[in-house]
Amino acid sequence: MIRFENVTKSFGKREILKGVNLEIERGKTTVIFGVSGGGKSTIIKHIVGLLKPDHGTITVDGVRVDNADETTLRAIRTKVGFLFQSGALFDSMNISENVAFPMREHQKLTPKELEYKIDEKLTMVGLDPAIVKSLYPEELSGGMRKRVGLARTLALEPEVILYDEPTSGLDPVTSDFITQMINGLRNDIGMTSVLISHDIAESFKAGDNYAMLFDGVIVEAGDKEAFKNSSNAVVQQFIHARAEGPIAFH
Ligand SMILES: Nc1ncnc2c1ncn2[C@@H]1O[C@H](COP(=O)(O)OP(=O)(O)OP(=O)(O)O)[C@@H](O)[C@H]1O
Repeated sequence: MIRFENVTKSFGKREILKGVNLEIERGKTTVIFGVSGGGKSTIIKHIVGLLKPDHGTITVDGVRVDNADETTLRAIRTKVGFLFQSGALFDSMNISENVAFPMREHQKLTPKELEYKIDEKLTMVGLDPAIVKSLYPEELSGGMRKRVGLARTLALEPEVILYDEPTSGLDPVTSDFITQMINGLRNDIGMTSVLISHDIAESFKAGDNYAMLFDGVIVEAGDKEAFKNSSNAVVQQFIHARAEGPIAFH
């Protein structure tokens, strides 16, 4: 449902994406692996038009994103939710207002409907609305903030969620909870997820399909079994890096 064709992107003189080809399947979780600074976030930012490619095309359900106007982008951003690495909550708003924010921007709901949806989304991510709604982000742990970020991403009932390092910096219990949420959303409502992660063990619990970004291109992509058994040295080195020491990437 999302397709990258020959996408290139430079920042100044540095070419980060050198011709990315990638297919994201509907109803599946796709994990994008790659070294730090390799351009994984750059890839997913293109899906919602936060970045424009220098060359190549990106489509969501056949609709071009790379040259979309504001109206089209607005529609795509309703369909595709983005969970930023930091959670990106608004510090000046309480939790209730944070979750309500995208609904106020994009939907016309009565106060009662809005309240119902805020409670529903917070409950979905395992938080008790009665306890957290009036709190401010700084009063929550990192794991709880991540959950609120996910509740806010779920608010517009997207068809796709892009997760930038969803488990980084989280304790193992919260990491596992987030992984289970990703799997639950796929199993229960057919959510399409795209996941960027350094957490190899956690990612193998969540993904259906995998892609390896290396030196600006996708060097391998496939389902879990095919990816794990890939003969590509970069893939094997990445998967086994933890056990075998530092990776000799440049
Ligand atoms: N808006 C920008 N302007 C200039 N350089 C940028 C911009 N966005 C990203 N970069 C650079 O592009 C490179 C790729 O960044 P990106 O965040 O996509 O990598 P990443 O693979 O997601 O890394 P990480 O895993 O560390 O988040 C980095 O060197 C980064 O500094």
